[in-house]
Amino acid sequence: MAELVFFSGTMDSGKSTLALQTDHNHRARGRQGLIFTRDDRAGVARLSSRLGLEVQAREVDDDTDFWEVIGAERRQGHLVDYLVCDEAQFYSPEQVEQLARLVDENEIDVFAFGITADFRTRLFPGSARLVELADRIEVLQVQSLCWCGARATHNARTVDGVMVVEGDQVVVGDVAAGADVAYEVLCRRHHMRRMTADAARRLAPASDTMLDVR
Ligand SMILES: Nc1ncnc2c1ncn2[C@@H]1O[C@H](COP(=O)(O)OP(=O)(O)O)[C@@H](O)[C@H]1O
Ligand SMILES: Cc1cn([C@H]2C[C@H](O)[C@@H](COP(=O)(O)O)O2)c(=O)[nH]c1=O
Repeated sequence: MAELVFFSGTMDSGKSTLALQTDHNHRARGRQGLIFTRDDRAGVARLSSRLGLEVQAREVDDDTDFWEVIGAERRQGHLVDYLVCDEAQFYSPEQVEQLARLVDENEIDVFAFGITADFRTRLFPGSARLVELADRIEVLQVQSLCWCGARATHNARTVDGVMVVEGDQVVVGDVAAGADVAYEVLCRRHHMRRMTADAARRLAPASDTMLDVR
């Protein structure tokens, strides 16, 4: 039976890498799939992993109707066994419902990858619908880590190096420091305290005193 699976993790936890591996493994067994993404950091219609792999994908936008897109493929005689859907947090709830319908009515496996919550710890609408509808939710096994060494569970946004908790929900960006708007993964404790690595360093500059600010 086909499934809707939501692979969820913080930023930088290996979701896009797993998306590429999933596509590779299914394709290697002769299954026909389509790759979708939305607003990947690498640009329009790209699916990119920080491990260096990048492939062409179909860009999802507000007007994308998965039911229509896959229907058109099938009418042209193309088999569609599965969909790989990256950056699924940016999909609309209606688009997630279309994906669920493709699973149930067309027996197409849908593998969706995305972060659940934004920098304010609020669910993205698309992720909320995935949590509500998925047959399975898989948490990635590779742990992304907070600067304190604990498992990172939350995504922080920094503007000019300072953690913010207000702003637009969607701002495409990376975890690399230095950009005007950047992201950092943190454990809940340090997200709640707004304690990024940089803030901790400023509080306790010597590394042997890091324990004091944990
Ligand atoms: N130079 C590197 N060597 C080994 N692993 C790396 C390297 N750079 C990134 N990674 C791995 O890639 C992961 C990020 O993968 P990616 O698929 O881009 O994440 P996501 O899609 O969840 O944001 C990191 O958690 C890390 O495990
Ligand atoms: C937390 C958060 C993230 N984003 C953006 C930043 C990135 O472009 C993507 C996540 O990509 P990744 O492959 O999981 O690293 O989402 C955002 O727009 N708003 C946020 O609150």
